[in-house]
Amino acid sequence: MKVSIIGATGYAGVELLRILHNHPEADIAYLTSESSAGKKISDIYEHLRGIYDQVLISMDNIQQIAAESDFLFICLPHGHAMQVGKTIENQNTRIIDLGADYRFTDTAVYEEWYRVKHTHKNAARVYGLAELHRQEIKTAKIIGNAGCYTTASILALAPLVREGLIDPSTIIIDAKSGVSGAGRSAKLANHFPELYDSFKAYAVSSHRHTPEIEQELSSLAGEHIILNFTPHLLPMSRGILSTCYANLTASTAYEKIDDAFIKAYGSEFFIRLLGRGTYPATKNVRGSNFCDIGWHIDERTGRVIVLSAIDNLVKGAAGQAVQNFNIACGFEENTGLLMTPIYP
Ligand SMILES: NC(=O)C1=CN([C@@H]2O[C@H](COP(=O)(O)OP(=O)(O)OC[C@H]3O[C@@H](n4cnc5c(N)ncnc54)[C@H](OP(=O)(O)O)[C@@H]3O)[C@@H](O)[C@H]2O)C=CC1
Ligand SMILES: CC(=O)N[C@@H](CCC(=O)OP(=O)(O)O)C(=O)O
Repeated sequence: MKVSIIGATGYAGVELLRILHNHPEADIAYLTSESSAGKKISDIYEHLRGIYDQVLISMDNIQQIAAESDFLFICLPHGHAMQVGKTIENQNTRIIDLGADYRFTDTAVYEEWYRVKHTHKNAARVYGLAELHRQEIKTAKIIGNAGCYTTASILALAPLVREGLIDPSTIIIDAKSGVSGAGRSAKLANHFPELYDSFKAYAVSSHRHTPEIEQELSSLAGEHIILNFTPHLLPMSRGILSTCYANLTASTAYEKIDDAFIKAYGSEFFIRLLGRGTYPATKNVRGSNFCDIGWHIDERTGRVIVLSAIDNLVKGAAGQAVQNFNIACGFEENTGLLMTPIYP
């Protein structure tokens, strides 16, 4: 398959390059950058010297790039992918967008939370979380790859919501991310003295991943769910830990919780169930496409606490995109994704 990475100079794009380089079925056609067109990718990321010295091009001629690619992986800030999608809508090239433009079934929700007008409203698309939407991903032309916090949080809660084991109106998600989640461009909050040796919440009750989690859990519950989601910035480069709380419904026997996770994920390659009383750590998934999930039932409060860990750049972005690519092409789902976590 010929694939091009649109926005190859960002953290998500360069992680995709790392994975696709080892993918036996993918050949890189083009890598794009607007600010560094004409330079080699290895001029920007020196660790790639001698491995990947391909010259970056602008996406000015996106139709030509698409004509020579079976898939475009779009790694641009939100608002751009829908313009690309619209421009090439009459071409056969399939799109995997790592941003948010194609994640929402109701584009009015996107417009409300992202404060951007949606310019490709009628495009058929699927939410790119393989463990929930594998069937539709197989044939979709446009895949809206799931977000990073959302992947960790939805995977943690989906089995319990689907089986009606928790009261969805009581869900609280407390999530923490490494700073690569904010992308490569300089921002004051990510400046070393601001970040190092400190820990803080941001976008409390207003983070744009809230409606994405609500969308997917609502569809499983068959009712509209609203929930609390609070993200935090951690002084580390990669990793997300999501701690999710909810009240058990009155009749829930504790074994049903264990059974729900096994039923949902027992045969999922990329989900490692740690079980009751064992808790995930970002270090155990770093650099890999795994999502580790552990849980605890608090008999005193009648609540379940589910914890999940992913690498935001892999299962939260580039690895998930390649997992979706594999499904869309009919390859083994873990092709190119068999890397072990980097420890320590
Ligand atoms: N970082 C993460 O953990 C995750 C990121 N994502 C999503 O992936 C996408 C990329 O994120 P990330 O790699 O972190 O971001 P970065 O800021 O690291 O990279 C952004 C990329 O977009 C390009 N770009 C920026 N502005 C424009 C523009 N106006 N027109 C065209 N290209 C532009 C940059 O290219 P250049 O400057 O070279 O022109 C660069 O290649 C985003 O939508 C993000 O939400 C999703 C999940 C996780
Ligand atoms: C730490 C940090 O800043 N994280 C980003 C979310 C990561 C991201 O890129 O968002 P998507 O997964 O939706 O693409 C944020 O809070 O905006």
